[in-house]
Amino acid sequence: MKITASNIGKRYNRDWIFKNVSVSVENCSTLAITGANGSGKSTLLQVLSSLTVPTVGTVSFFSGTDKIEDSDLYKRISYVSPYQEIIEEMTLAEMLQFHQSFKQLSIKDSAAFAAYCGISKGQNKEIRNFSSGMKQRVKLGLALLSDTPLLFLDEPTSNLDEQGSKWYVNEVTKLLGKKTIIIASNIPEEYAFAQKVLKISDYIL
Ligand SMILES: Nc1ncnc2c1ncn2[C@@H]1O[C@H](COP(=O)(O)OP(=O)(O)OP(=O)(O)O)[C@@H](O)[C@H]1O
Repeated sequence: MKITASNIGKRYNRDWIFKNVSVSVENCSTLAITGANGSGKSTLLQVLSSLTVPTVGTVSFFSGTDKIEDSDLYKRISYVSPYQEIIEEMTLAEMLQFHQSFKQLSIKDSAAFAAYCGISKGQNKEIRNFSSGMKQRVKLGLALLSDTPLLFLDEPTSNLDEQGSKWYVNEVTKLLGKKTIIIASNIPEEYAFAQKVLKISDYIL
């Protein structure tokens, strides 16, 4: 899928976070949004995924030449961010079953999913008892393995150790050219493979 943003800007109260962003993310390409803490990366990611509306400008989504309406978008999007909640009362098996009532996963079995994410030890606990790194691996696993053409990643290696960060790079690299991917990050290793880099500082007035 292709994403086109035309002259978008976002203001909270009186403060413009960014202005005049026009960017096109081609089908199955990868864009990185970079910038310092508080510069507006997450906000731009939210706007480009239609999670948040822009104050000005428009964001459009296309599958081939067909424009996709907002009401049809949720099933085409996977989104991972540090502020995203997962349902802590569920076990991993329950979580996978619940997730698949919305989106299909290429690995359905919970033991195989846990092995994929590198969390085989402790997989039968409730998610609330997972460590922060285990939770992040579950969030990433759900997004990377879902049958969605759009993948949005906000600080994808948050809470991951070195091995986890390598796992993320390895797995996301396998999806290059297969999904449209946007990554908000200020860690070069998280987005080194992106074809296009948007520096948010170029759009702050
Ligand atoms: N709902 C909101 N209401 C008011 N201000 C907000 C809101 N959401 C974000 N902001 C402000 O927008 C600015 C950009 O925040 P954002 O989270 O997009 O930055 P970021 O570049 O992702 O930062 P970090 O690298 O620290 O995660 C910050 O000044 C933040 O306080």
